[in-house]
This record gives sequence, C-alpha cells and structure tokens, in this order.
Amino acid sequence: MTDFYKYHALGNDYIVIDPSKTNVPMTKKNIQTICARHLGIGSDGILYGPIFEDGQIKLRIFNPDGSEAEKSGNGIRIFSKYLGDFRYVNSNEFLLSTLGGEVTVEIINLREGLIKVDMGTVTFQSNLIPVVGKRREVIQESIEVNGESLLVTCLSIGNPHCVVPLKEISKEKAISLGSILENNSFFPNRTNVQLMKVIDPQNIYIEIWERGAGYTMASGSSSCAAASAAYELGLVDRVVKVHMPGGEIDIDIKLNGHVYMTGTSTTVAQGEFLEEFKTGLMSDIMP
Ligand SMILES: N[C@H](CCC[C@H](N)C(=O)O)C(=O)O
Repeated sequence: MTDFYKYHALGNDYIVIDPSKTNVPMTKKNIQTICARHLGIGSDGILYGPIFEDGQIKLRIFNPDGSEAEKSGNGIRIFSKYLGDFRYVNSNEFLLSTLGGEVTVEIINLREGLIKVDMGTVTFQSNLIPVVGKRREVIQESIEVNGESLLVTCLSIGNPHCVVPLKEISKEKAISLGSILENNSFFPNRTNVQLMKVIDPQNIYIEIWERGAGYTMASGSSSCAAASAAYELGLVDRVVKVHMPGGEIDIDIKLNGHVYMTGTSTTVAQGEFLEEFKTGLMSDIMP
C-alpha cells in the first residue's frame, strides 16, 4: 500500500499524496507532521492530487508550515512527471489547474523529467500581489530591513514574490533577510523572497527564501519572478538562465507576457506511513 511518493526538482523536494491511493486528511497538523525533516518524511511541501473536477486536473500545493500556496513551479513539474509516470495523462501536453490559475504543461522527456510549463503572466500591480498602500506598480521601492534600506521589485505569478537585486548575495543573507521580508506587514499574504545577482543579460543567480518553507535550494516560481523583475528593470533579455544552489531553470518571457519555465524533475522514492505515525494522521480529522 503506497501512501506517498517523494520527488525533487533541483533539490526542492516534494511529497506527492494522491487521494485515489491514500485517505490521509490534509489538515494543517498532518501537513506539518509529514513535512517535518526529523519527525516525519521531510520535504519542502506536499503536492495533493490529481483531483478530477469540472473536467480539469486539479493540484493543491501545501507548504511545510501548513499554508496552501497558489502556485509552485517546481511542484508543477514534479506533479506533471508523476501524472506521466503513472499514466494519468495520455498526451505530453495538458492543462493543470492550481489555486493560482491554469497552467499549460509539456512533458519534453518523461524519463529525464524534463518539463516545460507556461506559468502564465506576472503582475507588478500592488493590489494583485498583494502589497499594502496606494495602487501602483511595485518597482524598485525602498524597504527598511535590519537597518538596511533595500530596493525591492514585487510581483505575482499566482503567488507573491519580493525580488531584491544586490551586487553580492549569499545563503546567509537570504536567511537573515528572507524571514523578515516574508512576514513584513508590507505583504498581507506574506511573500516569497529572492536575492538576485545579475551575471549578464542571459544569466542571473538567485538565493531563495520561500513563504511557508524557508531557505530552499531551488524554486520555479521564484525563477519566473526574478527573471521577470530583471527584465522589467532592463537588466536581462527575454531568455534567461536562472542559476540556483540546486541547479538551473530556463525562463523565456514571451511577447504576449506569458512566462515559460523549463527544467527537470526527479523521482526519489515511494512509501507507506506505518503504525502509530499513520494512526496519528488518520485521527486528525478535517476541521
Ligand atoms: N512557498 C511557495 C510555494 C512553492 C514555490 C516553489 N517551491 C516553486 O517551485 O515555485 C509559496 O508559498 O508561494
């Protein structure tokens, strides 16, 4: 009896829980318990699906803190590989429905997990990110953090992002600035954070602090967001390679504003929740 499948995308690891194969309720407590690195299976989140509804394939995305995310680029690539691996889809191209909108998926090579996704368009509009204050595009605005004045460019691609262009970035800086920015009152729904170093017009490097997950090795929506912010600032071309500690994602910002993301996804394991761990999950009923 398989309760879960473990995949990763450039080190951003997820657990796939398929409601047709296990009846573990997705309560906040269960999500936190399953994602816990030491007491649970450990992951940067849960991908719950496929949910077949209204003729759509729906995917729900949960962060390790139990919050639900509107979109996850790496999560969408992992879940698309899962759908292909288990023959849920009979074409290499299909639509996936997420809380943050519908995305178009193309499985380029299932065995290698090479997936291209039209992640939709981005918006810099404050009320759509959301960011507090008067309606405006949030581009190169100053925020005070730890006594340091940062210029940030904020946007949504279904989920919220705060991009901080800096000359030098590091994991340590992402951790120290990330958790403060994530929870800053500037962001009513919190935010994902990317420190961004522009290498040249075709390459950027980012360090990531994810909303509800913390420091991660890679992030697909962060790659889309950082490349889009860099393009908006006139720092890169439309085709950009995003470098992260876990590897690279290729971004292509089309003339119609749609952001295409191409990257890998990798299978790790499948497993069963056992004895008291499973009993604990099953006893936590939905609120
Ligand atoms: N933590 C994110 C969701 C996962 C994003 C990331 N793993 C990706 O690949 O896009 C949020 O709350 O918006």
